[in-house]
Amino acid sequence: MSTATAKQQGSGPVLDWAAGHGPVTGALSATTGAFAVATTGAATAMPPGWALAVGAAGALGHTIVGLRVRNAGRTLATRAASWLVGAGWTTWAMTHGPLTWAALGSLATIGVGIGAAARSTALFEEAREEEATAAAERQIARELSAERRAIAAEWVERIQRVCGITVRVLGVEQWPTGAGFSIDAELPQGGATYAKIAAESAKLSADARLPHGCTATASPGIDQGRVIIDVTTVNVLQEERTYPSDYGTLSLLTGIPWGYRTNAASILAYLREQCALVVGPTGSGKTNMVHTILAGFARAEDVLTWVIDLNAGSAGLPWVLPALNREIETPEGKAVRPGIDWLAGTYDEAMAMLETAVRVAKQRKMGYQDLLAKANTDLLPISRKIPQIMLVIDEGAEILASPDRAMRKLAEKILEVIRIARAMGVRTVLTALGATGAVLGNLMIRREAKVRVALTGGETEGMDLGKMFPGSRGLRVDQAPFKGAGFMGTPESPAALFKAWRILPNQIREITAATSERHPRLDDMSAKGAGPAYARRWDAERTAWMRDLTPDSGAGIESSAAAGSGLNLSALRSAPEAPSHEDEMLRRFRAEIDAQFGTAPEPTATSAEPPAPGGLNLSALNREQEQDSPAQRAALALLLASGTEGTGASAIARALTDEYGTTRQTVVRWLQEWSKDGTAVRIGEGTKARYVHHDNAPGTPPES
Ligand SMILES: Nc1ncnc2c1ncn2[C@@H]1O[C@H](COP(=O)(O)OP(=O)(O)OP(=O)(O)O)[C@@H](O)[C@H]1O
Repeated sequence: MSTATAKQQGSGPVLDWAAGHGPVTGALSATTGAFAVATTGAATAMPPGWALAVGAAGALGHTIVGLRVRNAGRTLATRAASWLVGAGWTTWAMTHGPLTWAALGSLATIGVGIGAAARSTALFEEAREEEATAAAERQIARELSAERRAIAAEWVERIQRVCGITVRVLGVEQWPTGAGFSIDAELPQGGATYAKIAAESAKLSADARLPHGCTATASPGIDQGRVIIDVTTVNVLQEERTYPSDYGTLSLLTGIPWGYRTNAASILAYLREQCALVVGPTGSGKTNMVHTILAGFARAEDVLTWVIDLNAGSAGLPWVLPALNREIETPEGKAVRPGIDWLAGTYDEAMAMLETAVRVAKQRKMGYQDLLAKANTDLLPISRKIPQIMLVIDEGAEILASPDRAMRKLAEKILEVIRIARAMGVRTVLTALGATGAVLGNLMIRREAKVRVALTGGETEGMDLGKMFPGSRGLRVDQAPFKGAGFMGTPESPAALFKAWRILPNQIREITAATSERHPRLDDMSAKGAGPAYARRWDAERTAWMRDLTPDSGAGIESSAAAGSGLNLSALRSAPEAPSHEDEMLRRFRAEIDAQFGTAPEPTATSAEPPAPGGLNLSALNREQEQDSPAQRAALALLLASGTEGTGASAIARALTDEYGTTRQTVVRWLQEWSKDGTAVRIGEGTKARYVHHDNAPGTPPES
């Protein structure tokens, strides 16, 4: 409200100048306001001079409000005039009495006159405002293009001075993120290449006085005579960005996002033919990066991820345990598949996995001859039906460099996979603590692993970016002094700054759940080659090591986060004599995998088993574990109690299922085992077959 209004409030009718008036209500406001003053004035015998004063105040009030809202000058004049006309009427009406027809009629006339004036003014104002907006836009465009022109001129001069090349700028595009701009320029004739500018990236950045973490990176333009120079002016690498919450389906063929560039755009890794090498010293955010990579693979519908981590499997465990422990399930309450397809945390398991990978590659090579011929390609067409196997080997580079004899064997296998399996859809992602000569000196790695990441996290030791990204001079470790940040280069995208998204345990669980149905199955042809080593990968004895972990070392993620978000490994440490939830989980998990792949012949593991209501089902556990189990002891007690009559698997299972969740198949297996070791004796045949405890046996020799 204006000062004029405030003044009026104390002494007379409230006139609201600030209220939004259209052409009609504006006139009404003026006329009714005037009428009100006239009637009030007459009733209170106000001297006519007051009305003139009110009119003047009204005019002044509107002018002030108008100025504040930047009305066109002409509108201001109309509004002020209407108040002055109204004031004139008020003066006349007060002297003659406002409630005469003449007075009212003349007031109406004035009102209509004001209304008409206001309407035409509104039209004019509208047009004028439109014109003003357009002019402002033109002005912004002019300023923008002036800014672009200034950028172009500045960079032509800079590139000339720093690189000795005179380019012609064809376009400057400001990024919508506001983090920088791209210059599209033509290289001069005479053999200049984009690489010459790319090599001077650091010098250009320094010359442009870019903030730390900002770069000027040159990449190939639309043809070889053009160059694109991306200049970042805001450091987005400094901030922590969490893994995008859209867990939509990805394909290996269209690229897997591994992080984002300085312009906040995602960077994709194309791994159909390439292997990858991720180097990051301790504390640089390497573990987090591995999880980001595993997240991308989990989201892909044509990738099966096999993880080797000899450091207690920590890289893969967060992708397995929540599923194994049944911490997460599908909305229908079904078990979810783990986010990775196989996890090797021991030397033997790693060896088995690598040998399997080699066998799969060989089997595919033989078995898919027809398919390759039909598709007229020597590259196996990877799809959901024939998935690619991505072997992620944490600290795999250290295995390659190890002088240890056993490790050398593993290293040979890793190199064999890399060497033979490209066409057949098995690729590797190796991580390394440092870009050692032993790794980058290896021809196979140099040739096959061109998707490269160097996480610097401010670490300068052992970071030879020149070796990691040959041909990309000018990359400096101190450009990315943030955890999870570093450089990434692929055959499609030259080495430049990037940052991995931060991924937390809750997101790993979310992704595991969201992608459970999406994971492909190993095609039959490959499964044939993979054999039992693959089919039995979730067997109790082979996953036993997962149960010997401590909560802190197991998760591979900060323990606080693990504790807070329920990555509870403590259950896994419970002694075999107190089998608990995880045993059941392991069983179901195994059953699920078996059901899906149909690869485990054991009669005990089937998907038909109903979920145990909080009880215990030991069917898939190995014998040592089962031996002391309360369920099995209870079964034995029932057998003994059945005397010479004996009992059957169904009866025992019925008695146990409520308390322990034990299924008939499990009891069948126990009975078979007890028959073998003489604890029980089978009597009768077919449907009459029963078992008696050997203490009650009628002298029949034990059956096998
Ligand atoms: N992309 C990222 N964005 C932000 N912060 C990150 C990122 N990656 C890692 N960090 C931070 O750095 C810390 C260490 O990360 P991480 O455990 O992945 O490192 P590391 O290199 O594997 O170290 P270590 O070998 O000691 O486990 C994390 O706890 C987190 O706080």
